Formats: sequence, C-alpha cells, structure tokens
Amino acid sequence: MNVLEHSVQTTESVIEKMHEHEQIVFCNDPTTGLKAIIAIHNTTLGPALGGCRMRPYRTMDEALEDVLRLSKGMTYKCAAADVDFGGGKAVIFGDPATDKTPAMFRAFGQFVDSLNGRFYTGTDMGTSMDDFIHASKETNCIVGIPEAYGGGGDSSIPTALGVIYGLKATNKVVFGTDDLSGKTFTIQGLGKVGYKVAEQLLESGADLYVSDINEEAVKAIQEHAKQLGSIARAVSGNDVYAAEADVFVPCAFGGIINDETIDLLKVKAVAGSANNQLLTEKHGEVLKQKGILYAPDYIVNAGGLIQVADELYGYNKERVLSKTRSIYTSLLEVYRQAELDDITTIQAANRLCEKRIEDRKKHNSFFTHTKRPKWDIRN
Ligand SMILES: NC(=O)C1=CN([C@@H]2O[C@H](COP(=O)(O)OP(=O)(O)OC[C@H]3O[C@@H](n4cnc5c(N)ncnc54)[C@H](O)[C@@H]3O)[C@@H](O)[C@H]2O)C=CC1
Ligand SMILES: O=C(O)CCC(=O)C(=O)O
Repeated sequence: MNVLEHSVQTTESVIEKMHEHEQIVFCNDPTTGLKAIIAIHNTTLGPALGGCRMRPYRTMDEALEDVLRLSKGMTYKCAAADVDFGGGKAVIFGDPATDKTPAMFRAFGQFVDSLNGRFYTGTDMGTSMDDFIHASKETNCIVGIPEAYGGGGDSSIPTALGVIYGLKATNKVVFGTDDLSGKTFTIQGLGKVGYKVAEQLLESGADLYVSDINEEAVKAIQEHAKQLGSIARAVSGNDVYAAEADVFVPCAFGGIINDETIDLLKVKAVAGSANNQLLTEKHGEVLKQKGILYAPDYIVNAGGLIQVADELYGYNKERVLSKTRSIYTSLLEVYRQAELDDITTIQAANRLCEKRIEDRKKHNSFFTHTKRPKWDIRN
C-alpha cells in the first residue's frame, strides 16, 4: 500500500490529530513522484513560515506526526523570535540522496503557490538551496535561496551562529563562563548546521564527540580538528548519548530525548539545532530532575528563521546578525524565569510565546490598511 492510499483510510484520525492546526494540505503529483504534506499550525502572528524537510518516511503516520509537530514548533519559534509570521512546515516523502529531481521541487512550488501567500517555505533537513531555486520558479513564497536569486543565502549559517550563542548562554549558567574552550561537546548530525557548529566549537578550543551516518562528514571534521590540534572522536549508536561530554548538541532529528536515551546522558546540558528534541514535555521534567539544563530548541535554532523572515522585509545582513546574537539574552531570560518559578525551561519558553500570541490576538482586531475590511469580503 502506498503512503497516500493509507491516508484515505485514516482521514478521521487526521482530523483528530489536527485539532490544534488550521490546515493540512496533502500534495500528490504522479508525474514527478512528489508526495508531500504541508501543515499550517497557527497564523495569528502572520502567514505561516517554515522549512521543508525531505526524509524516507516509512509510513504516512510518521510523516504526518513529523509535520504536525514541526509546524507547531514554528508557531512558538516565530513568537519567541518576535517575527510577524505563524507556524507552518512541509515534508516530502523520499530519500534526499536518490529521489530528488528539479521537476519534483517545481511541482512542490506549485502546491505552495496554491496557498496564495498563507505559507512561505525554504530548506530544512534533507533539502538544499538548489532545490528551492527550482521551487522559486513557480511561486514567490520561497525563502532561503541564494543572494543572486534575491534571497539571503544559506540560512544554516545564522542557525549555526545562533546555536553557538545558545551554547555560550548555557555554558554561562552551568559553568559560570561563556568561554567554550576546554569543554567537550557531543554533536549528533554533521549536516548543514551541525558541521558549521562543529567547526566553530573546534575553533573556540573545544573538543568534540561527533556522530553522523555520513562517514565523509565525520572524516572531514576529524581532519579539521587535527589541523587545529583538537580532538573529534567518532561515536555511533547509543554511544552518542552516553559520551562523557559536558554538553550534548543534537543537530540531526527530533525526539532524541526519550525514555531510552535519557538515562544514558552524562552531560550537564542539552543545546542544539534539531527541532523537537524532547519526545514529550514530560522529558523536559525528567531532564530537570536529573539536573541537566535543557536549552529550548526553538530559541536556540531561530537564526535561520530570523534570516528567512528578514528576506521578506528586504534582507539586511547586519540586522540578521544582531537579532541572531540576541538568542544569547533570550535564552538567559528563559533560564532565569524557569529558575524563579521552579518550572522546566520548555515550560518557561512556551509560556512566554503563548502570552505573546494571546496579546497579539487582541491587537489583530484593529483594522490596518494591509488587511481586507470585513465588508469587502464578498467583492
Ligand atoms: N537548516 C537550518 O537552518 C535549520 C535546521 N534546523 C534543524 O536542525 C537539524 C539539522 O538540520 P540541517 O543541518 O539543515 O539538516 P541536514 O540534512 O543538512 O543535516 C542532517 C545531518 O544529520 C545526519 N543524520 C541523519 N541521521 C543520523 C543519525 N541517525 N545519526 C547521526 N546523524 C544523522 C545526516 O547524515 C546529515 O548530515 C534538523 O532537525 C532541522 O530541522 C532548525 C532550524 C534551522
Ligand atoms: O531555517 C529555515 O530555513 C527556515 C526556518 C525553519 O524551518 C526552522 O527554523 O526550522
């Protein structure tokens, strides 16, 4: 049974699962083989914005679960970063190493265009700027493309920078200094973001444990470490969780803080770029009980969002860098609130975002010239 046939049988459960979401679009283009899902979680703050992930999902449910969780995370990320966008995300079924074609991304661009400005998208895990150059031929709602094409360039650069600021803030709270030298970090995933984080940590004088299913990436970072006189030890399987490091830096996929992994952790903090690191909020509670400081993922990894949102206002590199730097202070404030109220860091971050969204709902009832007046709805 193919994944979309399966979707027909689960329509009721889809409706149940989307009780928090505004819209889900299932995309099927037999000509190019595109099968994708776009999820829009909440547009109170503005049109939905979020990257598009490509993965060889085994089932429809797995993909749906992923896109629903990721799009909700974007609502919170946009609120935390104080950008005027809502939460959305897309997933494409397929192996990014073998199944991509330009035509597939053009077809995806057409589906995005059909949403008429309700959803803006760009790169995420498994997709690259090149893919979205193809998509951008079909719609204006594409971000994260090269400057030569009117975009802001590789959004994983500010994402990685933001992770470094997040690590400095975390280091400050745990070790009393934001100097990262002499500390050991375990990085899971050496892709667009993780590799750049690894380079910057090595250049700051840190040592690493690294893990990636792509052996080339592991070899390349080990070579880089050797040149700098630092160490990057390769770990695989569950050793990535059990490594004797100071901080665990997840930069691959979500759900990695779960019942199986949590007891293996020997680190003092978890802070990385992966979206939805906690399998459930309960795992944030367990980390707190174990005395492991958790940096809410959507605060730490907002650098890419900050850049792609800025593209839509007219890209300004200095502005992006300055907003990305503020991840340091935002995270310290979340840590402070969590400590004051004796709650988990994810609860503190969620509370801040939910308040921002509630406050904005009140103001959204004001008419502004960019909005269509209600009396114009029939025209
Ligand atoms: N690209 C960006 O600007 C942003 C990315 N993120 C999140 O950060 C994470 C990484 O994103 P990218 O670097 O863009 O993705 P990517 O696709 O470039 O890199 C992911 C890396 O993880 C590796 N990987 C896959 N399975 C693995 C496993 N079992 N163990 C170890 N490594 C494994 C892949 O081989 C790849 O090198 C994702 O969760 C993404 O949603 C969040 C915000 C922005
Ligand atoms: O970083 C991007 O390209 C878009 C934002 C996003 O999808 C994310 O932060 O997960």
